[in-house]
Amino acid sequence: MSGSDLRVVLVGWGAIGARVAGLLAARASPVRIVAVGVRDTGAKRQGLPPDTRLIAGPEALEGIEADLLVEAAGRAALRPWAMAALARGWDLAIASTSALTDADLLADLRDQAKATGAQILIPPGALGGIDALAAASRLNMDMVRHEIVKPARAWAGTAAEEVCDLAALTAPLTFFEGSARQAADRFPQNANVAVISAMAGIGLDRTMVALTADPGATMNRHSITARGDFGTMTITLENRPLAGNPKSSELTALSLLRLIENRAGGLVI
Ligand SMILES: NC(=O)C1=CN([C@@H]2O[C@H](COP(=O)(O)OP(=O)(O)OC[C@H]3O[C@@H](n4cnc5c(N)ncnc54)[C@H](OP(=O)(O)O)[C@@H]3O)[C@@H](O)[C@H]2O)C=CC1
Ligand SMILES: O=C([O-])CC(=O)C(=O)O
Repeated sequence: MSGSDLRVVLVGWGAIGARVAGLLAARASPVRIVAVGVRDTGAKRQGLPPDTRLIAGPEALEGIEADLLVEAAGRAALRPWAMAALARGWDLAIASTSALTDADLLADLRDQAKATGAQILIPPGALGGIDALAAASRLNMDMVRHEIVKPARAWAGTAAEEVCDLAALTAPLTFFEGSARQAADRFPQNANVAVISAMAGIGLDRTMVALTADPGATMNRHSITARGDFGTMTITLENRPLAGNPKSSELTALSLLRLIENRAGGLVI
């Protein structure tokens, strides 16, 4: 560790947060996790970096100095932590992008960032090809369709259970088709990515999303198809689910790791 390390506050010590911190430590990245935000500081947390402060809410950021706050906690956690970080001029990276279907929240975050000069960063998360989609959307685009296929167990505890018996599925079932806004609002633990593809492309209401539970799948699959004046694109990823949460893909943690390391080093790739 050195005085020039990037100082990061990590909010959420779940599957993604703990994985990001573990990879940063294993790779000896020039990053210092100065605090970890959780809901309950009394609960036992394994693998915390040795010099980290465990804090229960944004009020406890008082006196902490950081460059970047990384949110990997949940939709409800975004507003309070994000506003506190941006108000301090810290950059903000968001994993729980489903929260951004709330136009008031997005406007508040942008206003706060503008006031202090901080940046709001939305990493591709479990997706790829977002650079191409975002570039393509500078010209007219006719359509973007995002298909998400996950093992049946990844939809447990979600609104998918209202429309099908996940345990009894013998073949893939597409249980939802609608806009990215509807997908992210109804499935905030599984369709944060719908907001990412929508924000990069043609927006929350024009981006079409299909959600499928596949009893034979072992990976989380994302397929994005887009057509516009730029041409066409199709990208498909088969993401390994994280051990700690089958709803979330390993690539999401790797995407946050990339963002953090890019800001910590001189080279951005
Ligand atoms: N952008 C993307 O591509 C993707 C985004 N995600 C999203 O990333 C987020 C993290 O995912 P994942 O790690 O898998 O989820 P987990 O459920 O494994 O972990 C979430 C953690 O956040 C903590 N938490 C919840 N609310 C708060 C709060 N208000 N303040 C501080 N900590 C809080 C929980 O703490 P506690 O111990 O108290 O329960 C838990 O440890 C989720 O919103 C998920 O939907 C997931 C996959 C892809
Ligand atoms: O990790 C993934 O594959 C996608 C995901 O859970 C989300 O967007 O919420």
